[in-house]
Amino acid sequence: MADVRPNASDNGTEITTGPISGSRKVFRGTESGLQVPFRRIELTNGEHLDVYDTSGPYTDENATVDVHSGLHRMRAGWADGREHRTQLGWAKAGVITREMEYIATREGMPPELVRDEVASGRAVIPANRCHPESEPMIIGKKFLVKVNANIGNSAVTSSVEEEVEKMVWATRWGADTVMDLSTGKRIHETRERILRNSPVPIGTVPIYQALEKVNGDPAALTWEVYRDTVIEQCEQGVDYMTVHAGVLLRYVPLTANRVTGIVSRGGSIMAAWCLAHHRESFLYTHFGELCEILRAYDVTFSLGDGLRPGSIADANDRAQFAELETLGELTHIAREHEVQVMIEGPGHVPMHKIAENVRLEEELCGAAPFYTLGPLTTDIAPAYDHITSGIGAAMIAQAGTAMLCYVTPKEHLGLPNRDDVKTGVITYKIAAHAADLAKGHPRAQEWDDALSKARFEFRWTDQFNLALDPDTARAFHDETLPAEPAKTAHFCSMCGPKFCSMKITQDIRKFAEERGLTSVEAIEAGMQEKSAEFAGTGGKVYLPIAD
Ligand SMILES: C[C@H]1O[C@@H](n2cnc3c(N)ncnc32)[C@H](O)[C@@H]1O
Ligand SMILES: Cc1ncc(COP(=O)(O)O)c(N)n1
Ligand code: MET
Ligand code: SF4
Ligand SMILES: [Zn+2]
Repeated sequence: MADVRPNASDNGTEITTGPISGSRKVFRGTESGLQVPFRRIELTNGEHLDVYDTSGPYTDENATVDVHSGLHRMRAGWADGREHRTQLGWAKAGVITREMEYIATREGMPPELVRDEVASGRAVIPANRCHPESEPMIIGKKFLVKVNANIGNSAVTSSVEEEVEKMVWATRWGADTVMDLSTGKRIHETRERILRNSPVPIGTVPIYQALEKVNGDPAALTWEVYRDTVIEQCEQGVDYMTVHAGVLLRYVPLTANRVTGIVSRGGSIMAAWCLAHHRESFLYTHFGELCEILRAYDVTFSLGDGLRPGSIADANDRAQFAELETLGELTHIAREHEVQVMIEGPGHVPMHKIAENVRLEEELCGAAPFYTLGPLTTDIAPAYDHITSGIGAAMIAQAGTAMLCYVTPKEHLGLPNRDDVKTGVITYKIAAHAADLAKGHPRAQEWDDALSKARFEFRWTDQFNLALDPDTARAFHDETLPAEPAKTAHFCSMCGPKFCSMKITQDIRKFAEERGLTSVEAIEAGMQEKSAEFAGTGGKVYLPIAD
């Protein structure tokens, strides 16, 4: 088993490094020689499986990581000698950028398809040129479904070091992007440490820090404070920003009779500002200027759903869909500025109302990638909302959502810790992969088939190592059968040796093979044997018990 080497930081919080059990990092070269990482799972039968790898150098045995100096600035210089343009701008000009080339290898798709999806706005590549540490990735419905993990401190709890470790931990288990939603102390410094050490794109909600700058009073916010905060974050390297520009003054009354009102933080802040001044949102009135700022850095818009439903009762109501219409209008404005856009979605939605969300989003927002929070499919299970929302996430991803924002077991109850982050990420990797399978992604099933085969052949170590969470899979097995010989045993403690159905199946196949029969013939041969036996006993169904 691979060792996990803790890398101590200032205050003793450890940064997790070392390969995931049973795998190692390998690189595949692109046409122009870019090195794209994969996680290679080595199997005991001599085969191996390479899977998508979000974890950066932290899982590379041959890399040294120092959280004080930050990650290697891989993309520094990639845009040298070129005029500043966004990925959307290049794609529309017919140019395949290095980011697109890298992504094509990463996704196993043709570079021209990557370019075309970006050009049409159906996919985005969040890659601020001030975040050269990040490994290029794409968000779009034709590609693998992605997962975002939310982290960040609050006024109540957490430190910079803990948040950096949450980022490393989330990407270790497969988070494709991370949002720093800090609202507590040292917001700038926390984000700086996360950015310099993150191999994945980082998203933020700038209005949170702007509110902090005006001491938490929404009415005191101004366009100028907001604009300067956005520029500060662009300079730091934030790759995508949630902007709740669809919360219009006239939509606020539509939430009056809701069961849970406005549950979006950004949405509630903007609604409070609009009402306090009885003016249209400055995010809406200054949207063009905002586009110009984001364009200069190639920061992607994540148009926020400030009026998303926060309960089953409020799903798909007028407030929610009125805002979505405005997000559609803003999408087209951003695209005219060649700024990339994705659209944030709900929230809390019962299963029968999920598909309508995707249909409307695609229709109103020019098929911009949809990025949804779950949705939670019922409100009755606080402490299990990774599951209530994992169900909705799988469904909405199958319907075409490109990125799923995880929900952890702590949702509605408190700030998630490191363990909650892992539970949230693994839950959402399941939803995302289940959707990849359902959508017929050409290579998704390889992984399932490799695991199924290992399971049927009782290659226990391979079954663990192929798992999304190898450590937990192994620990669960070993709880009852820890001895080494059990790693090749033809049963586990669920059914035991005599009732293991897969073992019995293998016996059937062996029986057939020994007689040179196909399985169906074997069953018939077996039945004939049995019926001869039956006839031999005088055709009685119940036999007298011998004494
Ligand atoms: C919009 C989503 O963001 C989550 N959220 C808000 N702040 C944080 C944080 N600091 N850490 C993790 N998740 C957060 C909410 O719980 C909601 O699910
Ligand atoms: C998918 C997703 N992630 C994050 C947020 C921001 O949070 P909030 O809207 O509460 O400010 C959001 N609206 N949607
Ligand atoms: N649970 C809320 C939602 O559904 C978010 C709470 S923290 C802003 O969006
Ligand atoms: S999660 Fe907690 S702090 Fe956030 S909106 Fe809900 S009750 Fe308020
Ligand atoms: Zn909620």
